[in-house]
Amino acid sequence: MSESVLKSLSGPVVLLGAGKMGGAMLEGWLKLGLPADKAVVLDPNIPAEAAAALAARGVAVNPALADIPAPCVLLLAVKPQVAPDALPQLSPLVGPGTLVVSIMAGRTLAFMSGIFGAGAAIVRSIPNTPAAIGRGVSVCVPGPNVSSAQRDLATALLGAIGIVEWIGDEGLMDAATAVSGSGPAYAFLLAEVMAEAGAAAGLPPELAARIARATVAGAGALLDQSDLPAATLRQNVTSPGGTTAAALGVLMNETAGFGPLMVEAVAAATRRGKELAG
Ligand SMILES: NC(=O)C1=CN([C@@H]2O[C@H](COP(=O)(O)OP(=O)(O)OC[C@H]3O[C@@H](n4cnc5c(N)ncnc54)[C@H](OP(=O)(O)O)[C@@H]3O)[C@@H](O)[C@H]2O)C=CC1
Ligand SMILES: O=C(O)[C@@H]1CCC=N1
Repeated sequence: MSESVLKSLSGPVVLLGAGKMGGAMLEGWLKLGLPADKAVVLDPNIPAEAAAALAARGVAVNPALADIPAPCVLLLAVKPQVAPDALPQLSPLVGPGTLVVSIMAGRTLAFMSGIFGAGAAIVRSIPNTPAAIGRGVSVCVPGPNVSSAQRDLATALLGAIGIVEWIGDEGLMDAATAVSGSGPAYAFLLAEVMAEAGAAAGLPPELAARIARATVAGAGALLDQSDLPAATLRQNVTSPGGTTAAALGVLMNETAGFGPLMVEAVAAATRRGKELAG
């Protein structure tokens, strides 16, 4: 489904902001068959080398706005803080056939329809960086003017980089951002602190880093491939009276363990999302 939708778009997909997320998404679309001449990148700060590489593949990089045909999709992938300056100039591009997809943390549907008009079809979504290897998670909420064909289109675009979850309540987006949008950072931090703890326990630091990284990656792959709940996979490691039980006694402490700490971390990220709403 994704491939045929991406190959038969009537107008271009315009990407505003070709950074880490926007760039990963563009690669996913091109891989899945979006014709390069249907992709337009707008990013005044794109490094010259990256711009040349995209142009060589047929992607239009920073054309004059007046030269861009009516877009099928306008993907907003700039930082939320630059949105008030960067978005209004794009308003003339947004016509009745344009789906606006935002991946900006915090920025609300109301903020975007304030710029693109109350009739604009807008999807607010939050992807994550495993998108770079096609293993992203995107949580999306549709605005009121999004047709079912446009919802399919958004599913195809975001499905090109991983799984897509739709929600109906925009009020949940900041919490979703705190879990799946920011979540990869928590997993990477786990690899970092396990390596540091291994070094503190006497392992050569480079060996500690290697085995910590491979362990987090392997556990993630097992979680992915197994049908068992995470709790069962954890229990399968935990021999009664053994080493894991000793560690989990610390990590699962009811007041100072991972659980309450993660609740605090997700609450902090959720609060920040609300602040970024502007
Ligand atoms: N990184 C992540 O894990 C996730 C990010 N997001 C969201 O994605 C968006 C982008 O994040 P991320 O990719 O990490 O950030 P990046 O900074 O990597 O990407 C943003 C890009 O936009 C460029 N830019 C700055 N100003 C403009 C402008 N006026 N017009 C066009 N492009 C401009 C930036 O250039 P320069 O850097 O030189 O300023 C940069 O290349 C954010 O809104 C973020 O909330 C959502 C989910 C996950
Ligand atoms: O840190 C951020 O604000 C963005 C949104 C989710 C992941 N990165």
